[in-house]
Amino acid sequence: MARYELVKRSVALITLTNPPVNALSSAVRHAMAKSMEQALNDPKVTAVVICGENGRFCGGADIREFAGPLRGPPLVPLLDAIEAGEKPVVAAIEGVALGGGFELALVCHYCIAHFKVNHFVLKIIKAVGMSRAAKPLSSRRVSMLTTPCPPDLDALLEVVTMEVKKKARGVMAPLACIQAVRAAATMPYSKGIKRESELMATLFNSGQARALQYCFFAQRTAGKWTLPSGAQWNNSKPREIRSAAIIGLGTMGRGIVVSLARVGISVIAVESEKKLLETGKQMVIGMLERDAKRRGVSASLNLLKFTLSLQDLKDVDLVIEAVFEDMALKKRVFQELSKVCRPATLLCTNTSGLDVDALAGVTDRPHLVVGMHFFSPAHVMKLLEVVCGPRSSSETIATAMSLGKRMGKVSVAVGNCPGFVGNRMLKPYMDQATFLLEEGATPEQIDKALEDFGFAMGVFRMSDLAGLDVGWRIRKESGLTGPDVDPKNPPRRRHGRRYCPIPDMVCEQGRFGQKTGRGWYMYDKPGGTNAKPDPLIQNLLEMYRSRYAIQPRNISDQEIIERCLFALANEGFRILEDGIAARPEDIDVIYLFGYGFPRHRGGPMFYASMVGLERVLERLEHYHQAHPDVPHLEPSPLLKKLVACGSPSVQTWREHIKTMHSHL
Ligand SMILES: CCCCCCCCCCCCC/C=C/C(=O)SCCNC(=O)CCNC(=O)[C@H](O)C(C)(C)COP(=O)(O)OP(=O)(O)OC[C@H]1O[C@@H](n2cnc3c(N)ncnc32)[C@H](O)[C@@H]1OP(=O)(O)O
Repeated sequence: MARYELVKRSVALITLTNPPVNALSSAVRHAMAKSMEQALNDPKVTAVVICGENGRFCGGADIREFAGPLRGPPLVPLLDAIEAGEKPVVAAIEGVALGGGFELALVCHYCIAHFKVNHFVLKIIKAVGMSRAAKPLSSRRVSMLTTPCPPDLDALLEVVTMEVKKKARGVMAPLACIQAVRAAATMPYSKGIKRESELMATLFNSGQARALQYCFFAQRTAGKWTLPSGAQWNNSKPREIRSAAIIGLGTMGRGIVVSLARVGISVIAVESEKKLLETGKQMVIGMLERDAKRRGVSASLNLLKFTLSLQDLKDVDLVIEAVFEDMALKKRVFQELSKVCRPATLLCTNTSGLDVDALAGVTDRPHLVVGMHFFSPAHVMKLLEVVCGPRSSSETIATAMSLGKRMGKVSVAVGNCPGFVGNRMLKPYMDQATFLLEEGATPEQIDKALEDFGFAMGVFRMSDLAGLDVGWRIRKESGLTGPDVDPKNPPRRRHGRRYCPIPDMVCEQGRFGQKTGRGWYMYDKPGGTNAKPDPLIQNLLEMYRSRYAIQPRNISDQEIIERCLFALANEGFRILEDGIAARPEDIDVIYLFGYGFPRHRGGPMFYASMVGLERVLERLEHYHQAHPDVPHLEPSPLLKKLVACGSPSVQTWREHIKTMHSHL
């Protein structure tokens, strides 16, 4: 946990040895305390060097230990002892020094960054010896330093506080940091540290801390996919991908090209018409150049090729189809790819919800077909849903997951069903929002409740940004609205269920969101982003309610949150039952990285567990009783089962899921 060596008979070298990141676990703290004591008591030792094994100084406190009671020696007295010691201590920092690891570096009397210790220890000793001769150790103790306090500190912190409140709505830690900075600037060291400890204790015991710790591990768990066959992340070898092709240079295709090229993969981009190809090409080049400028590297334009011919794809390792969301069109593309590409080429689809297996079925290689569902804009959004069809091979899945990781994405393996995980859950969430409109709420009230909860954007502002016409087209194609609807069908029901036609009415007025300057809100101009409540929407809602004799009622923020988020989580439980997601962590990661779910709430499934599953069940039963024609409000069997089992912690739900036909 910490190795102690005497170098050149006078320098104690203490190496943290707690792979993978040398976190300060109780065992490490214990070993460090012992080593420091040994070094300070050994008269031969004139200086101490602390470093970390395997190129990493220290990743901070061991987050895994936060869940239980504090064991082993506490960190702060250990740090105090290092700082107050009479022998110079050097932090030789390689790689990361985070959290408690950074504090450890700060209390050392000297810090040397980017050093391979084992190689440079003599130089360090020499440097320390020289500094020591020049300066007494007391001047090297951070606690003795005075912190400059700007005269306008209050005004400065006020501005920062406002900014933080806007950017990190409802998040406690950044505000506590500001208070800690104030303490550092205005109090003597001992009082400032005490204040910081108080702030830390408040945060440490908060639900937000638990949620953030959960998110950290959930993100890392999500990459560890498994299949019912026993194939999994650590026994399936991915193929190396050197070249790829993207079909379709719309918004999604362009983002995917950029994501691939900037990690060094050669990309052939295909469009069906010259004009579209030229426009796409210019956009991609512009995006890559801006991206490279921001990162201070040269744009990898030499990796790109643009073509109108699928024949050019015959030698690529992998193809990602990103054409219009139309099954017939996609099938034609996949049939064509089967003929053109060499037999070993992987064929991937960026569909956001269509049947991946149906596409696999039209190819000559269903085992090499997999969904790679990127989120828009694909070069910015971190989430990638890897959709495993029933015939996708483990090598194919491993390759898609590993390619996602290489592109800097958080990849989550999901099963094949309409909408997969993310978009399938979105439907009940958005349905509740529109039902609440019918019942008396306004778009701005619903959005404010969701934004106060922590979402960067409420559901209506988000829909305006994404464009309302996409959903409208899908509803028309599936016969929910438009000329195909039987005129005898009651206007607010479809297939025996409640249906809200307000989104269709908004689209019928040509209001498609930001791009048309009008949607659920009004904007200064087409493409504008400043959303203002629109009296026309208010009129539309009033007319609608009077047409259907709906008596509007006051709806509380609590009801908005409960109906939208409990319906969302309820669908998550069904997804777990259906074996479309392997674990609640996967669902939460999808919502954190793909849908802006506030991180300090942990994700929809973790949030449900924090609220209490019993309470979620009780509220869903209540709302379902009030709205029996909304099946999404009917509590899922898994939720009921978990409550019956005493509401176990989210990390153990998997043990309670007995899925006959798991996709994962
Ligand atoms: C008055 C007080 C009252 C309360 C008293 C409580 C006392 C508790 C102790 C007091 C602590 C004092 C204050 C200090 C606080 C902290 O230090 S909090 C922790 C701060 N550190 C971090 O947040 C770092 C988190 N880690 C990372 O950002 C990254 O992991 C990395 C270090 C940059 C490495 O990244 P990468 O190379 O991409 O690898 P990963 O895949 O992310 O990680 C590899 C595996 O390592 C595990 N891991 C990483 N960091 C930690 C950690 N700090 N603790 C435990 N485990 C860690 C990670 O889960 C991966 O594991 P596997 O998935 O199993 O491989």
